[in-house]
Amino acid sequence: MSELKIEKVWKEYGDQIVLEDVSLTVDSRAFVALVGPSGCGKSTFLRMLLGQEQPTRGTILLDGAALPAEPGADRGVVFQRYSVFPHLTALGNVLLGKELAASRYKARLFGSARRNAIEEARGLLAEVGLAGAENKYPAQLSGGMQQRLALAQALIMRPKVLLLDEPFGALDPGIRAEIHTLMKRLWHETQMTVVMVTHDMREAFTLATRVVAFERRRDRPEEKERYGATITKDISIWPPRIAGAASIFGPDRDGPVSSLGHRRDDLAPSGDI
Ligand SMILES: Nc1ncnc2c1ncn2[C@@H]1O[C@H](COP(=O)(O)OP(=O)(O)OP(=O)(O)O)[C@@H](O)[C@H]1O
Repeated sequence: MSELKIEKVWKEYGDQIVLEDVSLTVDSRAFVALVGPSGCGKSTFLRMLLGQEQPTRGTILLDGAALPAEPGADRGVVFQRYSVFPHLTALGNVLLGKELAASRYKARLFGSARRNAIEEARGLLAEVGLAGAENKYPAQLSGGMQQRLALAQALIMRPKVLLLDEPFGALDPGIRAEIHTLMKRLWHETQMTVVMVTHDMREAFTLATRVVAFERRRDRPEEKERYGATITKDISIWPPRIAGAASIFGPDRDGPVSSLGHRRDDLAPSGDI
């Protein structure tokens, strides 16, 4: 389970109202894309889901419990840049979360725990297409490889919720298409719920189960600070994409298993998508 419930959330910075009265329920294992004009508060909203920012008013629940007031292992995050640490190798970057979880100050694992973590990290690097790059530093990797690394780094903690802030925005179109395929596979194969901010509508409609648009309802320049953005559109993708289930579109456009790609009865009914 990894359901997010956002209830009547407001966010203000001083006199500026950034978000007003935002309510949204994100089903477990959904993939929600957040879109909207620049500066409307999408990243702020994502940072609140991460626990880096607190709502001024309202509540955010993860599986019915109030979200802790700081980032935690149940929420992974990938930003457009700078998600990985430049002074650590690819393997070191993926291991770091485990090491910090084991010992917050020394950030080291020992003995069999370390061996197991290394094996898991190598497996994940292979999963994201980085086998052989374990000992490279981020500066030695292309932009696409760094974002794959950032995904592996987030995934090793098996987050309930993966938060993506324009993670593929800086990549060339070809590389971006490749990483979209990877992202879809990871979403199908893991249990996580994904919330992704993107400027790219095509990306939103390619990956998400649901596209949610933020906008200011009143946008007169003199009122910019007084009215925040809220959800103005909420579009469920049709035909529905369901984590772990093949698409009714063939061949294998969305689904994880091509041989199941054409059957309508593969689609289990699910929540509000
Ligand atoms: N820590 C902060 N302190 C003060 N104001 C902030 C802070 N963080 C964000 N803001 C303001 O909140 C508004 C929304 O910013 P945010 O980055 O969330 O928008 P966005 O929709 O993600 O924009 P973009 O699409 O351009 O990345 C902006 O006016 C920004 O200046």
